[in-house]
Amino acid sequence: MPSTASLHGQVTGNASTTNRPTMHYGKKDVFVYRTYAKPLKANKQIPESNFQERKNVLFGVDVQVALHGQEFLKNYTDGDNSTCVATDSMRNFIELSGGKIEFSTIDGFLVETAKGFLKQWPHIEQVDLAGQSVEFDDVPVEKNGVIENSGIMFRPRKTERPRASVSVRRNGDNFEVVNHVSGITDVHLMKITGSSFKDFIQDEYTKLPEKEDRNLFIYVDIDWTYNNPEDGANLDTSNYVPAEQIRDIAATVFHELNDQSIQHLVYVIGQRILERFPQLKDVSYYTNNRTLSEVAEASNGQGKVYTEPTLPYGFQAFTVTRDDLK
Ligand SMILES: O=c1[nH]c(=O)c2[nH]c(=O)[nH]c2[nH]1
Repeated sequence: MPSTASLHGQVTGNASTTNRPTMHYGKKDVFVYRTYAKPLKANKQIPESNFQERKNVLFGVDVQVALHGQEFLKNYTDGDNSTCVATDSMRNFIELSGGKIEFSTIDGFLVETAKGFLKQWPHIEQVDLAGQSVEFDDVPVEKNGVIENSGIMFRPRKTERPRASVSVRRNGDNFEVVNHVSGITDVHLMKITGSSFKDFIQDEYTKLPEKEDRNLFIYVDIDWTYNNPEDGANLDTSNYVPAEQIRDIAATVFHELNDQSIQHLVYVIGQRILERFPQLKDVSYYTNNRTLSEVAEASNGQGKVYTEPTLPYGFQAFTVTRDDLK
């Protein structure tokens, strides 16, 4: 089984270079902040999005690394550290890589950094890297009587963080990208009308009332893979799909669709994404249902009062593939 740099920013699995189910080690939460990284431009305009460019004036990424290779076995079995790359060195390598590579995406940064590891330490067989963006918004300020984005001052954003995970393996003298997933985490969308949930199984366990119209509040993680992993994992981004356009498709479809459930909604969003971007192979979701609990009708009849939903929350996980377009 090839190793998988899995979704949700976790690096797991094992390289096929060993029969042992698990042997890898590394470092997590290596933060790299790079100013004036290369801007990322949209390769095409789509009806659902006005995204043109990610300026990357301040690019932040939270990286996790794991190394694989038979040469690390003696670190465990013999207490022999002669092949051990200290996890502190891994951290330093990743941080310095932020200044050596001219990247515009997390994916490109991770792939080039992974190749750098394989070059620097020839006994490493495979490198898994996962990164989640640390997002900043340019802060509007007054400049000569008008409100404009500062350009040099930013405020952190906690949701809607693009992410990527890659595994790069040594193959003779070459480095091969054996796994690549791009994504965006924590897209939080709340629609106050135009969603229903009814006709589900009614039996002695059913307490939930059927709703012809409900508010629907979802936390969504979306991940996608490319038909040709090079398209997403290259420093050349001419076939790259920006996470912002995926996010905007999700919002537009959610707005338009009279959805019957979260399951129905994510299916239609996935179809739209695959229609817009033929270079993508599939789209996967992890959704969390945060639909607000209804407290009362407003006394003027125009509106409702809600409060936070109570635990536990429902979730859905689903992959839409090209077969779903037929
Ligand atoms: O969109 C939904 N899907 C479900 O499967 C479900 N189950 C539930 O209690 N509420 C909802 N909402």
